[in-house]
Amino acid sequence: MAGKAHRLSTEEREQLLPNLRAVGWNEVEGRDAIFKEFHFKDFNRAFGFMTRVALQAEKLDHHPEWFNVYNKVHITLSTHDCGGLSERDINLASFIEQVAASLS
Ligand SMILES: C[C@H](O)[C@H](O)[C@H]1CNC2=NC(N)=NC(=O)C2=N1
Repeated sequence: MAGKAHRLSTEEREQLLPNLRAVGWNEVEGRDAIFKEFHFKDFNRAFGFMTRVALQAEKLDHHPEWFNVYNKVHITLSTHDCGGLSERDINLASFIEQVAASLS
């Protein structure tokens, strides 16, 4: 893996988080992580989405915490290696948004 992740600074957060907030990602209370809930038409769409995200996560060696029931997928992103939000979470969130957009 390329380099060690560092927790985002206040300045980096001010720059990066508003874009994600605007598309429904929120900061988790009591934990340095972001969360979003996705809804799809059916399980097939939800699982197709998860499959694409999973393959990219493996490629990036950065994995989501997620929960799926039928057409809903709840995703929490945080970087365990640094105990909080890093650029890796921002990058994965951006990829997730692209996949979701391409499926809706
Ligand atoms: C050993 C391995 O590279 C690490 O455990 C990777 C794997 N996937 C990961 N995923 C997430 N979300 N955070 C990490 O710190 C992380 N670290």
